[in-house]
Amino acid sequence: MSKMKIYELAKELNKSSKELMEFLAEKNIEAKSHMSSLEDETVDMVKNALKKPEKEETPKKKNIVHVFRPQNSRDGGKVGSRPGSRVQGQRPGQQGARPQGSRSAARAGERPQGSRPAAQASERPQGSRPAAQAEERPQGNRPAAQASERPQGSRPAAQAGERPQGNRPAAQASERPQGNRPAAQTGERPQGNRPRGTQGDRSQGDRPQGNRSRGPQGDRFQGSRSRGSQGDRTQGDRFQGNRSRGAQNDRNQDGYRNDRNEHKDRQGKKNQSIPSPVLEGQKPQRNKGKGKDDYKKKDYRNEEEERMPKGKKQKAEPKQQLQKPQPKQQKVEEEIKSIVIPEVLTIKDLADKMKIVPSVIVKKLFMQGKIVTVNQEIDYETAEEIALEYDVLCEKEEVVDVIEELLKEEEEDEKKMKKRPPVVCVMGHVDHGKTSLLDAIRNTNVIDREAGGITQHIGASVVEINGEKITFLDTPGHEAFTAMRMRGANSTDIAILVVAADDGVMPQTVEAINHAKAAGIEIVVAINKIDKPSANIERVKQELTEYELIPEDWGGSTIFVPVSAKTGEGLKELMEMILLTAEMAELKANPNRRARGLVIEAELDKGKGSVATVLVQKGTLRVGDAIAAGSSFGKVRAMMDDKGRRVKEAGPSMPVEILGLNDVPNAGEVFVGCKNDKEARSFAETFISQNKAKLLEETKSKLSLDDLFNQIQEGNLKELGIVVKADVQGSVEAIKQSLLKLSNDEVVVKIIHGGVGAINESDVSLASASNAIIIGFNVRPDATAKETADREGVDIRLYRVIYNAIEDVEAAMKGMLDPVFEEKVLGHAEVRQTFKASGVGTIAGSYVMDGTFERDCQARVVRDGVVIYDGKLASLKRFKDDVKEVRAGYECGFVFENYNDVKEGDQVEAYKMVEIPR
Ligand SMILES: Nc1nc2c(ncn2[C@@H]2O[C@H](COP(=O)(O)OP(=O)(O)OP(=O)(O)O)[C@@H](O)[C@H]2O)c(=O)[nH]1
Repeated sequence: MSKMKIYELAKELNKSSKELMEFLAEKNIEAKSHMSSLEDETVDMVKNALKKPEKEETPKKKNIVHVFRPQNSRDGGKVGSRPGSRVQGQRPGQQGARPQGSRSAARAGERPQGSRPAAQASERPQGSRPAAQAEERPQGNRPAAQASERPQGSRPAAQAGERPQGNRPAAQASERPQGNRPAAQTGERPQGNRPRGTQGDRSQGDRPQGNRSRGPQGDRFQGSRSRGSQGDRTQGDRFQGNRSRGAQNDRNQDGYRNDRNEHKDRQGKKNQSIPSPVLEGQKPQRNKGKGKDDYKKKDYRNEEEERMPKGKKQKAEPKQQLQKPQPKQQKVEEEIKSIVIPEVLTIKDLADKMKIVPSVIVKKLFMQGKIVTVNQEIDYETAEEIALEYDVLCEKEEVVDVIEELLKEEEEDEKKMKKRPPVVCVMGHVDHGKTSLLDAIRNTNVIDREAGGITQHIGASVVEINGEKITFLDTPGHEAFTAMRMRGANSTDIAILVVAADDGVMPQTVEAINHAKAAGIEIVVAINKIDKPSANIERVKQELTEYELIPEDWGGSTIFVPVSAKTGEGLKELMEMILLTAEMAELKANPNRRARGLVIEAELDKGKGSVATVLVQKGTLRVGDAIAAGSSFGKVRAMMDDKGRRVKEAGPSMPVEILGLNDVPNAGEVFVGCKNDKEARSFAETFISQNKAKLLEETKSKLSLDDLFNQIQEGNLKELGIVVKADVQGSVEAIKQSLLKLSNDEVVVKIIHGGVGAINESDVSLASASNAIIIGFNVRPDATAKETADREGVDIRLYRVIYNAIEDVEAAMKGMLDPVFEEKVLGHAEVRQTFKASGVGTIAGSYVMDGTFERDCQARVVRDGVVIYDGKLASLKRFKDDVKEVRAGYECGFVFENYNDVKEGDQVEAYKMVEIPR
């Protein structure tokens, strides 16, 4: 007689495999999974044990309450001390759904057990429980695989929080926001004050920056650079605290002083070198911050004494006198500004924020050898550097993803959750039989006797086995993961990894594994084509171990099912395994709420309009519901299931085709049920406007007179669009005519619009849409126009003299007409000997190796591959005579203009700039 498997016995006893495994685990009987076989004696024992208490079921439940309460008081410390483990230890499949992150550790520990449902309580880690109690458990849901990973009772409490949860992928486990626990709880400095709330990686790295300047900017600079991820708290902790305060207290001297003081303390000796007046004044404030009242009082006393300089404290007087110039210090403080800037901005934007003229920055950068225009975009770091030079601190603008905010959801009440079918996708290497397998599953299991039961393609299908449903997505696995995860939502619960038994693990198999792992979903391996003579199941198993997919019979926890899509062998077992995996994962959703899910497919049908297949993930979608999906919205006019039958409602995990959306949504978009049409419309509108803004941001090509020439050079501009606004019609005409005359062969000046009156928003929109500039003569833009122009990057030029306007445009356009020069290399020479001549400098006796050296040409001296001089050749001699040129193969003497450091062995390259004919 073949040995009985756990799930078979569970079935017989009308229990779930999970329960049975729990039971076995408590009895110290090793059972790796529901697939494990049991000895006959064990089977008998289990049958005896589990049949008997059936009658006692009611008292048993009561027992739990009685047992757990005393346990709480007895082991309360244990349970309470590791709330993390308790919360996590149970229900591997649900962690993501439960509001653990928001629950504080302390609260979790304190929560009276009595308030929890008995069922939940029973799922507690077994490690600390005596076996006798375990029997009283109504639901031993823990998978055997997990149980075996962890010897009972041996797990140290401290590790509890870190325990990986069975098969749960790290991705999900890491969702638990441990790292995000507020610093306040852990006794860290108050980081909450920090504008962006994140910091970290800059520990030592920031230090020099702070030290670089002893003035306020130095510290403040750090404050402004508070970015990076939280967590890396080394020395950074203190610094971060400082920095946060530094940044926070642009308007607050106290913080600044504290900052300085702490900084100073750390620097030790440097204390003395820092001017004492400022520091003296700061001390009390730091102490104040630390709550050391005695210090505080002392310092206040000092302050009073300072005002009335008499008595014994005279010794301190010199210092205190130095303290006096406090108002001056405040003045410095006031000068320091703080601005909030985005990741990328133009010089002009930066200048505007800093309230300085853009040309000042341009000039400054020019002096540093950087040629920029006011409309040139710079990144945050560069902007910060520039701003710092003007004593302006920068904060990075926090970008709020409005759509993400819109889609955010509150955690749901566990009690309202009900079991839902698993959503499964099939993935694997090409030709390993994904399609065949799906078809075979559908054909064998979709025994639809109802009318209209023709399976139609809606991108997903529902299969029923043993009275339980499984939803299959047709989308190839990895696409389902990537596209459907666009908005951070996972579409699938389980992936069937199809591997052909005759082919083994192939590149796409590995890809599929990685996708599934990244998405954090369970993998069930289907070894397909076992009907083939060349099939080698063991080899597939062996190969997959490399990817941490270890079969249960080899001591792992991955389910492997040998199947044949051709003969149908093993398909039923595969289905059962999927159901078992789903059972373990305890997939639940609240059906009694507004629907929410994902768009699987969508298309425009000539007759029906927008047709979208959606997968309901939460709630129930009903005909007549208002919904929004991305940029489309509408009312559900009709719904069809995967068999083409009209349905009135669709619950969690059900795929349906819906009609009624006003537009075709993108696959992978989240759909949400809305209160009414208005809400749905506003959702879609927000979506559209956000996307538009994003698109605009990405594609915006700003045109201004400053970069007109560049644009023309890059071939981006063939037409210069101008909107002219003036105070009187006469001026409009005059400007128009003059500007039109500026057209040349390369660029045509086109007056898009001309009118009288202030520059308004519509002028700006027009200019923005047609990439034009606006010229205003004796008029100004109104507030909205200015705002829009700033936002859209439209260049508005205001003039009081017509001639200036024309001159500016002409100058900008003339830029492109300037001759273009190119460097032309004339020849190379090697320095063989050097001579010093008084009044002349160093003469480099050289040998021309190739080309020709000309008098007055440019020359660069290269030593060890590095250009050490680039300038003019002051004199070219052969023997003692000045010559016009020296050709290759001749010796000559060079004198470089203002450069005498030439050495033997240096290479000299002669070149000149030649005009390229246009
Ligand atoms: N002998 C045998 N052949 C099979 C089995 N399953 C699939 N095949 C054959 O393998 C080939 C590929 O099957 P498909 O279902 O198209 O494979 P696929 O993975 O969906 O392929 P792509 O869609 O191209 O990625 C077909 O010729 C099938 O008839 C099986 O169990 N046994």
